Amino acid sequence: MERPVTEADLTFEHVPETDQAFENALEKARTGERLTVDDAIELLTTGTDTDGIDDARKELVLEAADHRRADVVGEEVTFVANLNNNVTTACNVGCLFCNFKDAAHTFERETAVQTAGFTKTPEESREIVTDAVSRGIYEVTSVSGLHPAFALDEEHREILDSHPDPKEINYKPPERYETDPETYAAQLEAMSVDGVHVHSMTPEEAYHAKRGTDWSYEEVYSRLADAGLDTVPGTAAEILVDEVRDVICPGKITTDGWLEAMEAAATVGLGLTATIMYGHVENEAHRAMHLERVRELQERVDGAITEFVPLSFIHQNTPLFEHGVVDGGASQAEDELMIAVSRLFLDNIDHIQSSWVKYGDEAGLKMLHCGADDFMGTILSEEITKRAGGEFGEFRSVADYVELISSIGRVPVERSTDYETRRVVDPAASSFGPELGPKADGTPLLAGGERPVSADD
Ligand SMILES: C[S@@+](CC[C@H](N)C(=O)[O-])C[C@H]1O[C@@H](n2cnc3c(N)ncnc32)[C@H](O)[C@@H]1O
Ligand SMILES: Nc1c(NC[C@H](O)[C@H](O)[C@H](O)CO)[nH]c(=O)[nH]c1=O
Ligand SMILES: N[C@@H](Cc1ccc(O)cc1)C(=O)O
Ligand code: SF4
Repeated sequence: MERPVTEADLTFEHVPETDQAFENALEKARTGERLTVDDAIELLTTGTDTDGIDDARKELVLEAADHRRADVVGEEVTFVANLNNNVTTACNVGCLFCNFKDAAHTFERETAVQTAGFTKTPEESREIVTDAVSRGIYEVTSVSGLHPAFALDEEHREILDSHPDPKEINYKPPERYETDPETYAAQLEAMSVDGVHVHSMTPEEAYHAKRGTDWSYEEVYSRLADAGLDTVPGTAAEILVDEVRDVICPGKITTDGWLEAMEAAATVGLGLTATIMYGHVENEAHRAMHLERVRELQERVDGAITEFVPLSFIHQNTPLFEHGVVDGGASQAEDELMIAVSRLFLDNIDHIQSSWVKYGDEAGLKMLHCGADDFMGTILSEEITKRAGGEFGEFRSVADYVELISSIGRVPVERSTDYETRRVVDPAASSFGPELGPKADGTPLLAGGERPVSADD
């Protein structure tokens, strides 16, 4: 039997070697001079002249990033009152870092196996969003598996139904499945309750929504915008270097494909976020190259990217870990440096998000001293990290946010998705709830003793 590939076997063209000195890179970071990829590598590694992370040097990088954060956005820490409503876990793309997915055949009517996943109809999505909006949320984030029956809209359905080789384009008609997710357009329309902001359709999902057609990403995103899409989550980015994608997500679109989709979304007027999913097989050169690609994209889209979100790889239940390709995720020191160098390198993106889902509360708060200024959202439901083995839950209340953010001497601010609408929360108030939503009246999202919604229930 062949031994599975391990991290030690991987030979990459790009490795963390530079002609730059750590001290020079740090000086540029402090004075605000634009950093190069080599500078970023020096900062992420705390110097390629030594092995491992040097604690004293790390502190200097974190300090420079914390100063930059204070200069750019001040002392406010933002959060959004949102809901995650992921439509389906059915997916055959096979990314090796992902345990959110369930093999699509397990969702079929004629199957002996009972699927461990879920698919929601548009009616079910609407019910879930309606309940959350009535509680006070004003953003719904929806990212899903690439269900083979999904079509963009009715016209796309006709094209898919008459395709000569549906298998080749990853299409099976909805009749084959126990539950019909219908179309992306129907889901977006269903989720557009009372003007809630719909944050959905990653570049990978947009690719799925155009399969079997010659439609451009602009055509796709403009149809999706007509159906109710407001902004696009820049996940599916993973590491924007193809030699890494070839290892962790060979079935996904390429770096160029991802960039093309994001640019098209911005062209039709949609706002964007951007992410990096790090801490698996990649090295610091890849992280630095990723940052450069995002910074260049932000120039091309004229500032449409509102925030950058470093997503630390959750390893426990994933194929990469189970097959011994990696032996864990990023260390806390690597997490801190990833946040700090994102702040220092991305001089054209104002907001850096600390994800409590990935880091937990304690480390998540620490990130707010390393360059981050946003602490994510209330989300009410979480499946991606939970299924990968993450342990930090799926809900934070406005009261949790106020307590956590105040505990480190910063100012809690409720924000809209695009950061344009903001409300400073008074920590002395007697109770806390969202106030920016169409139905938000300041009462808590959940009543005492209530549990957040969960797809497992
Ligand atoms: C699960 S996918 C859902 C949307 C869609 N299927 C796609 O790939 O774009 C959304 C993102 O979750 C993140 N993710 C998945 N598994 C993860 C893990 N084990 N640790 C950290 N992030 C993960 C990845 O960055 C991925 O792009
Ligand atoms: N970092 C994570 C996020 N971030 C997205 C936010 O919740 C929000 O949608 C965005 O800031 C736009 O306002 N969401 C997750 O579900 N998991 C994360 O780890
Ligand atoms: N859903 C992603 C996180 C995410 C979603 C939307 C964003 O805009 C950014 C990040 C995850 O849990 O990994
Ligand atoms: S990351 Fe997205 S595309 Fe990849 S397997 Fe998971 S759900 Fe499917």
